[in-house]
Amino acid sequence: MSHHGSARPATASRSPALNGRVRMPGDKSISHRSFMFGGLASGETRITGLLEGEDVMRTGEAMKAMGAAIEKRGNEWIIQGTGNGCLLEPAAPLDFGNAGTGSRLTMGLVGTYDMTTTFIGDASLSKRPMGRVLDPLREMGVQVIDAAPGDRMPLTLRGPRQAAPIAYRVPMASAQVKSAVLLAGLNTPGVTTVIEPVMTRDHTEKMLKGFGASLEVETDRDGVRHIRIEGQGKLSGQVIAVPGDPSSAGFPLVAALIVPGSDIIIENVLMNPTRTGLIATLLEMGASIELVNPRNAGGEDVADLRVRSSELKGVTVPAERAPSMIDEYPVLAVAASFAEGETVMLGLEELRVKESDRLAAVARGLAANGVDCTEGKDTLAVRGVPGGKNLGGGTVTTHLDHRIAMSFLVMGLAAEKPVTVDDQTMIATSFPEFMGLMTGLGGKIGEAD
Ligand SMILES: O=C(O)C1=C[C@@H](OP(=O)(O)O)[C@@H](O)[C@H](O)C1
Ligand SMILES: C=C(OP(=O)(O)O)C(=O)O
Repeated sequence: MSHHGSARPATASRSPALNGRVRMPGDKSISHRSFMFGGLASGETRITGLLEGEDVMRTGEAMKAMGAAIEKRGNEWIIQGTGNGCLLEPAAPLDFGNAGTGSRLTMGLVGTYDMTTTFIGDASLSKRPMGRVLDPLREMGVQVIDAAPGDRMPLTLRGPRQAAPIAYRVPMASAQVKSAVLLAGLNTPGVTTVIEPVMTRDHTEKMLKGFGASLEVETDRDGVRHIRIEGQGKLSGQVIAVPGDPSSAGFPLVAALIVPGSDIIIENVLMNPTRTGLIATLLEMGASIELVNPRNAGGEDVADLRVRSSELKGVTVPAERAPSMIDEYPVLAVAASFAEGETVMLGLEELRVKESDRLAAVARGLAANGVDCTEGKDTLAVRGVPGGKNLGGGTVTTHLDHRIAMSFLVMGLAAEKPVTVDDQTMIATSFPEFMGLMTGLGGKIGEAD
């Protein structure tokens, strides 16, 4: 797969009312897991609606390198899995590009195998902390035979001398860490337990059960989840329809709210309650978001959203809500820039270890575009300007972060002056359709000159 050569800036400018219908591409979290679990299961898995973003394609390449057969026929992805316990040692380092999810979940998946696996990634991924996954894997006996300082990639794992199941309390709100431990448990004899004090997205639990893993979840009196998985069971191929990505939906959603006169429909949005914090917050801010045709598809709630431009008001977003909207804070900060009064976001410590330090990147981008904001250690306060008067005119440094790029392009659609981002190439990691979809609604976004 190609590495990105040079940065391509893009500019968004104040746009007429957005109108029309857009359909969301597949959810990134579910797409990664579909390739992984399908590649691991016995027999055939068929996937429709898969997100064909670069991050997910890297996961597909990794599964192929370990013995899965993956091909696209028509609009279906067809996988012949290896069978649980039967992954093969890859001949070359696994290159996960920009993807935290792909790399961290795969470390769990392969760590307990009796083989040597090397993980590499781009400049952004190579800065991100991997100790959060390596620590529990070490407890399970996995050998980290090489890693860059601070437990970073490139790193090399070798299987345990003796594998041991563990009970692990996840110390930060992270679905990636939870998932890595559960996946390591898949290939470990006995019962591996993950204790999750704060619930994060539950796609791993739901999907592993769907593939036939023996997994149970119990929530105790204090709301703490205990997830138990029995190792070395059989997984069977499944038919999966991937619902649309609510994190991607956040971009047209906020755009329609802040561009006056807009009225759009966003089709096929996953409404799993571990993912809907942005919608809850925007509703509290006074957003007009209507759920049209709510339905269940493949065990997940899905709906279409009708969104009309709205006069937003600042709110305080509680820390407990962070896991259900962790990737949506950059675009929420943009919505807050057009709201009346102050929006205060709490409990943002995890934003510092995403594709960029998102808290710093958002605060700098807002400041560069005339938005009054305060960055705290794990908080952000934004004082908005309804109508966007005097906002914009700045260039935003994206630091290889797709969500920073998309969020500030959305800002440019409603700000008085255009907003430029220094690079748009990373958008293809999670939402390759973004530019076409936004311009199709009437948004003025193009190459910067
Ligand atoms: O499990 C997943 O699919 C994801 C978990 C989250 O990361 P953390 O586990 O680091 O919070 C999220 O930010 C990421 O985009 C996808
Ligand atoms: C944090 C993200 O992804 P990842 O951790 O998979 O790189 C994201 O998509 O916003």
